[in-house]
Amino acid sequence: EKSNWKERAVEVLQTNASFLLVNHGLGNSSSGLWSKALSASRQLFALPEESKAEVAAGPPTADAPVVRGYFGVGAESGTRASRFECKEGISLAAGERSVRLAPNRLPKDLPPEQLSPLETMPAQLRLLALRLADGIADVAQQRKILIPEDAAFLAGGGDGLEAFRVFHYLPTADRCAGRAPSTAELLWSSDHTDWGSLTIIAQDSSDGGIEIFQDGEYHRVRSQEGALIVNGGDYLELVSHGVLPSPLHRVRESTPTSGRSSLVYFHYPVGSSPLRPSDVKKAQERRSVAPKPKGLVFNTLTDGLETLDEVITYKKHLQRKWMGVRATGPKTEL
Ligand SMILES: O=C(O)CCC(=O)C(=O)O
Ligand SMILES: [Fe+2]
Repeated sequence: EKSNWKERAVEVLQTNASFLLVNHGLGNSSSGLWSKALSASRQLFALPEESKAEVAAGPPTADAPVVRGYFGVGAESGTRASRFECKEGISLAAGERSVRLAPNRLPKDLPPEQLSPLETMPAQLRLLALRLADGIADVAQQRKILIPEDAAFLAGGGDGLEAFRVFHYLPTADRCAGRAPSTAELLWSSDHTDWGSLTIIAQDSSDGGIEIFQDGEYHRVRSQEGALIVNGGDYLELVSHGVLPSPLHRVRESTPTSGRSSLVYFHYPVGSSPLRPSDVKKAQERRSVAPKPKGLVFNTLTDGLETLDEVITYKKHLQRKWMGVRATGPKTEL
C-alpha cells in the first residue's frame, strides 16, 4: 500500500481537507527530532521575558516580509478588544534559502546546540512537504484536478517563502485573564484558513486543541501519538477550483488547566506562481458561500484581490498580505 500513498493523500484531502501522517521518520512527541524540538521550545519559552524580548519579531518590511523572531502573549490577537490570543510563539526559517532571506533570531541565553532542533525540525518538515506536494501534484494532474502548469508550481514550492512557527498556548484563566481587555474573549487561535499549499503540525501529547470546521461544526483533531497533522491550504483550494479544500480551523483550549505546544510548518508554492484574476474571482465566490460559523469574518488568501485585473505572483501577494497583518507603522507599498 506504500505506492498508493499519493492517491490516498489526494482522496483524503478531497473529502476531509486534512489527514494524519505516520511513518514520517521524525519521531513522536516523546522521542526523536519531534520531541527534541518540543523540549528546545519549552526551554526557550521558559526564558525570562527580557531574553525573549531581545529576539522580538519586528514588523515585516518590503525587503524582509518573512518575519523571524519572538512574539509575546496576546501580540497576534488582531482586535485585542474583542479577542485575545493567549499564546506566545517564535517564527523561524525553514530551509537554507529561507535562512538566507532572513536569518533566525534565537535567544543568546541558551547554548545554540540546545536550540538546534528548532532548525533541523523545520528543515526535515520542508523535505517532507516537498515529497507530499510532489506526490499530490502528480496525482492531481493525472486526475485533471490541476492543470500541468499549476501542478508544477505546487510541486516546486518551498523555495524560500516557507515558515516554521512554534506556539506555546497558555492556560487562559491563569495567564491571560489579567492581561487582556475585560471585553475580550480569551482563546488560543482565531478561526482562519492557511494561505499556502500545505501545513504540517506536530503537537505535544496534550489533548490537542486544533479544531476543523466540517459539516457545520468544529471537530477537535485528537492527538494521536506520532501522527503529524497535514492540512490543505488556500493555494491548493484556489488552483484545484475547490476540489482540494482549505479547512477553516481554530485552536481552542483543551483542558482549562494545561497549556499546549505545537510546531507548525507552512509550505508554499513557488514564489512566481501566477494568481489569475479568473481563478481568484471563483475562489472568492466559493469562499463567500462556504459554510462557516455565524457572523465570522476572517482573512483568506484571496482577500485583498477584489479588484485584481492582471496576474499577480503568489510571492508578491503574500508579501503585501503580511505587511497588512503585522504592520505597526505606516504601510509601505511594495
Ligand atoms: O497550533 C496549531 O495546532 C495550529 C496553529 C494554526 O493553525 C496556525 O498558526 O495557522
Ligand atoms: Fe492555521
